[in-house]
Amino acid sequence: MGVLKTDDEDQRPQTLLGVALTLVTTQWAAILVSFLLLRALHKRYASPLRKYPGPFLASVTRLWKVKSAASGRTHLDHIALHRRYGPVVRVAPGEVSVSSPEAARALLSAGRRFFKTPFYGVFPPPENPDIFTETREDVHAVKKRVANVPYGMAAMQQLSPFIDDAIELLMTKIDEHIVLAGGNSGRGGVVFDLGDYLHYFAFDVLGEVAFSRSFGFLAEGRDVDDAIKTIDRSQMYNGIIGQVPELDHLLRRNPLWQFIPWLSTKNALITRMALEEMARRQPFHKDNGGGLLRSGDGRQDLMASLIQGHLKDPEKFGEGDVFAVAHGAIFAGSDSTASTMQSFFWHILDDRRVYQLLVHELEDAVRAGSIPADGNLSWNQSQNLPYLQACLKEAMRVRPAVGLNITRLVPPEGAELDGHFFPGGTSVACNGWVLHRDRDVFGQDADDFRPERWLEDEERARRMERYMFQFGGGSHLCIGRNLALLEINKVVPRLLRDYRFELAHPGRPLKANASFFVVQTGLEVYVKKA
Ligand code: HEM
Repeated sequence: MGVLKTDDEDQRPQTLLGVALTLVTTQWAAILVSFLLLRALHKRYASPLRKYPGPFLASVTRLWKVKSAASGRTHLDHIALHRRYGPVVRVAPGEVSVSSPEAARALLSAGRRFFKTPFYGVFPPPENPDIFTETREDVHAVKKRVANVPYGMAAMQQLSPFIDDAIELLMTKIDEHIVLAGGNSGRGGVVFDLGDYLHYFAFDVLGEVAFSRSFGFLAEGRDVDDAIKTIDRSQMYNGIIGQVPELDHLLRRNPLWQFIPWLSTKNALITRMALEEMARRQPFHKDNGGGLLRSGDGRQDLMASLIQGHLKDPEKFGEGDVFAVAHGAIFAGSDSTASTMQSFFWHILDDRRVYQLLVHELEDAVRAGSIPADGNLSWNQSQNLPYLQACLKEAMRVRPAVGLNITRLVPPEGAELDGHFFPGGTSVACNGWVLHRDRDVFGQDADDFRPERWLEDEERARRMERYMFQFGGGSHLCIGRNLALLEINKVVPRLLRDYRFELAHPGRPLKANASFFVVQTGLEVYVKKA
């Protein structure tokens, strides 16, 4: 039964607050929608970035970026965006993407004070950032100075034996596979997932280089403990939530997060092994040489070099940094190197003309004695294979391993890039997949994989080299590029010299999912011994 109101109650004059409360309680949905609409319109039209074109959704909310990252197609989205809207595109209310390689060089160059955005802070561990995730530029510079020593090419050459061991294991696995699958018979050999094995190889090399321990992926021929899958899931999270970094506090940095085991990387094989290795080498002390070095043959790994860096200046490079930098190397260096090798193989096998030229270059080099007829090649021997080098550069150009944008913040006073003035605090993004398709720099056929472009004209090749961003640039240039290139330059010619390959599914593109790196699958080949 309803409550009867008296005449007195109906006639009582309402206060302003009362009116407001009644409105909010009865019309809350309409008010919320109006508020969001006004906020969106304000973001779109009151911003100094309003003059830049782009998708409508992107100008009013960061959801467009989230959607693009979640689709795993950011690299392709950005190629399409710039084709449609031109050289500067608004990709979020406070962010533009630039397609000009000249603008990207300025954006990434050291000294221009375009610092990393909070995107990077989402990558774990937030409590002890490594060189990749550290957004405080001064702290980053100190850490990078220490870590630069073990990552230099000279130090990397000393790590060559680790790579050689992993190559031998990879070859053994391919040989076993050929025998198990019925020998060297059949059409072009037996079907083999070369992509998976290159992935295992890249991870195992990093385990050896960083901690003198193999993760065992090659030996077992599988993703042990789903460790690679766990890293890739975590990278997907970083890529998506990194677009709205505040959300990380509600999600992964939320104490409840640890109860969702498949999302936590804390117990993942790679982290477990890194922690064990740290514990085994403690206490860190300069007289504890035996503990720092690999037991037995005395080869010095990355962790040992980082411990030495720590001992020289414990204030600036703490114990936590030793762990963070060695552990971070696995995350930054494995999917990236694997993706680069997969792109290389897919492109050269997709174009039989290119493949035949490569095989002939290697055969000629063996005949001329400039590379050995068996065993591994050295860095220098690989550098003397110009067509191989051109194919590698072309693969890194057309399908660079980083698929998400590299973003930087404009310094508070604002800055000009390629003739555009951006106010302080604007995020400016660039994407290697877009930059490397610039027709002015790379030619009208920039979309095509054509290694010859690197060999036609030395001056043009130098200019193209200047605008390659596969390893980033400036003060954040990839610290692991020497290692990655050494590894690739050793394993790729060895495989090409000792086996013959054919795509198992000609014309079928690789499946590519851009989390931060472009994680690729589907590189199945026929393989037989050369
Ligand atoms: C072919 C393989 C690789 C590619 C294509 C690659 C690509 C890149 C790119 C584009 C960046 C810049 C990212 C940015 O500014 O947002 C970067 C940074 C970085 N890379 Fe690599 N990388 C590779 C291999 C490696 C390896 C093997 C390691 C370690 C062992 C490594 C460790 C790092 C680190 C620590 C950074 C951060 C550098 C800084 O901010 O100062 N990378 N890498």
